[in-house]
Amino acid sequence: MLNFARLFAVGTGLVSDPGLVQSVSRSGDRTELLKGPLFYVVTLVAATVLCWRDNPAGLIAVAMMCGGDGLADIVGRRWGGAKLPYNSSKSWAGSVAMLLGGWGMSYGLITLFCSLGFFACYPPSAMLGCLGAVALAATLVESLPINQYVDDNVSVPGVAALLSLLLLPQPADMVATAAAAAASSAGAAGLAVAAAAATGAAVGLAGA
Ligand SMILES: C/C(=C\COP(=O)(O)O)CCC[C@H](C)CCC[C@H](C)CCCC(C)C
Ligand SMILES: Nc1ccn([C@@H]2O[C@H](COP(=O)(O)OP(=O)(O)O)[C@@H](O)[C@H]2O)c(=O)n1
Repeated sequence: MLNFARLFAVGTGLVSDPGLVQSVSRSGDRTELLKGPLFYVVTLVAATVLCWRDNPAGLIAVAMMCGGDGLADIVGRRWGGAKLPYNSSKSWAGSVAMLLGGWGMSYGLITLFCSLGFFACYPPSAMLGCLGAVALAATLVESLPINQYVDDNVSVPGVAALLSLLLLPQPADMVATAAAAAASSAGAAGLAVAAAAATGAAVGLAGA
């Protein structure tokens, strides 16, 4: 909440903090703090307040935004020569990084929180498949040229959280057999879809 207040105060000009503007914005324009960075912090606060460590949807949303979108930016800027056919400002490399980074970070966070006993543990293979499907959906949303309408620090975690609530059995009504069955079927489908996407991305990279 403090970061929200800080970004809002500096972004609106209520407070002057050239160092913060320089460190957080790309353009050096203070109003940029009211876009991506502010939405980034709002998402972190929302995930914490709404999900805390009880519902994996919050963790997955944060993982897709920080581990996925964040890695896409780094990798895409450096190795993003092969652009996406439907969005020339995004690249295959950035999207593959987003898929793998979001998938890996969400799996790691869920495994950690499960081992700490914060919520029930899902069958690993089923969870990997479900998270793969969520990461793929988040990657597709991130790749779309819609940033002028909705910031990807809202669209990416929003889609990830929504899909997580649909695919992952909720801790409150976790019934082992039903959950395992639901998760494994979704997991298998998710793995297949994610593998197809990774193959497509590799073909795209090879073709470039
Ligand atoms: C620069 C930031 C976002 C850029 O957005 P985009 O337009 O490039 O997509 C983030 C701004 C960060 C903020 C000033 C401070 C946030 C600190 C945070 C509470 C620390 C925990 C983060 C962790 C990864 C959960
Ligand atoms: N899928 C992606 C995402 C980002 N990128 C690169 O990263 C830069 C920043 O991406 P972005 O505009 O989505 O930045 P954020 O607001 O998500 O941080 C883009 O201009 C691309 O150079 C990419 O190549 N492929």
